[in-house]
Amino acid sequence: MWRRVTSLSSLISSKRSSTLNQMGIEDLSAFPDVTGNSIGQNVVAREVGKDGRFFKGKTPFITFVLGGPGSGKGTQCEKIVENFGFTHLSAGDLLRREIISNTEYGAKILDTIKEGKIVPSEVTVKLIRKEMESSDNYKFLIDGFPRSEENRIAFERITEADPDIVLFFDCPEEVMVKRVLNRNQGRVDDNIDTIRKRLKIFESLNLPVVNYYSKRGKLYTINAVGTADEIFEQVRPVFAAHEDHVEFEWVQEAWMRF
Ligand SMILES: Nc1ncnc2c1ncn2[C@@H]1O[C@H](COP(=O)(O)OP(=O)(O)O)[C@@H](O)[C@H]1O
Ligand SMILES: Nc1ccn([C@@H]2O[C@H](COP(=O)(O)OP(=O)(O)O)[C@@H](O)[C@H]2O)c(=O)n1
Ligand SMILES: [Mg+2]
Repeated sequence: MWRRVTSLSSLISSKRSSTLNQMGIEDLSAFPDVTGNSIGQNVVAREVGKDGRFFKGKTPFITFVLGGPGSGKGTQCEKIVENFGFTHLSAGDLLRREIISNTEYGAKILDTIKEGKIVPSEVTVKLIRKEMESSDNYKFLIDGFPRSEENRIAFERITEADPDIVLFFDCPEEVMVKRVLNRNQGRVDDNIDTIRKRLKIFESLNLPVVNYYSKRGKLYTINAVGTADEIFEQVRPVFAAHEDHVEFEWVQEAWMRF
């Protein structure tokens, strides 16, 4: 059963261990009560299946896309969308959209991103969940998430869902730095100071997430060096192998509902 969440602040404990702050996770008390804003609204109780994976009566196929800044996550996601019909949800884009929309905590998100830190998981997860709920698709690429164990655990708790597969774009730091500095999208965090901070946070927080999914047999590590097309040739078979299975599950469910 989806839990009804009336206030984000009830989920966000203001008591955070100092370890989380040291790891670069912004103190949640920095984010005011967001009841009634775009995240607080639109959260409704829903039935989920026994395995917790039903979403509006359909089973989503969820792919988490991991990798450091500039490892090519967004670029490869575009190709997966074109070739396999997924909906691309970039956690960073959703957060940047909140900044532009000028909500009361947009400024806090901006500060966090400028510092290269991680936005409180509840905020990010609810943005992702809202997009999933309003989508007609059932195949999702969740790009740049989870960036930490805290992100991962919050997703499980709030959506009661698990990823089906996890891609990890493994890229040397010098390549990532070069790509980010050449990205040219006017991002506030694409400068050498913020990149250094982001890489530090990535190094300390990403490995436990990778290990977690590796142990569960869900991890696909992709060598992220090479041209975008060369890299996609490693990605393609991962989705091709799952495609029949995904389509079959979907048809089976639709048939059962009919
Ligand atoms: N394989 C590649 N070789 C060279 N440049 C790339 C490659 N993949 C992506 N890029 C470029 O590097 C920058 C970062 O890529 P992006 O997909 O935004 O990475 P991420 O989402 O992981 O930060 C972009 O300017 C993109 O065009
Ligand atoms: N799960 C996430 C994803 C992004 N973010 C924030 O958003 C920034 C940009 O994320 P992004 O995924 O767009 O960055 P890239 O890896 O694409 O360069 C991160 O450095 C974090 O500050 C976050 O806090 N939590
Ligand atoms: Mg990106």
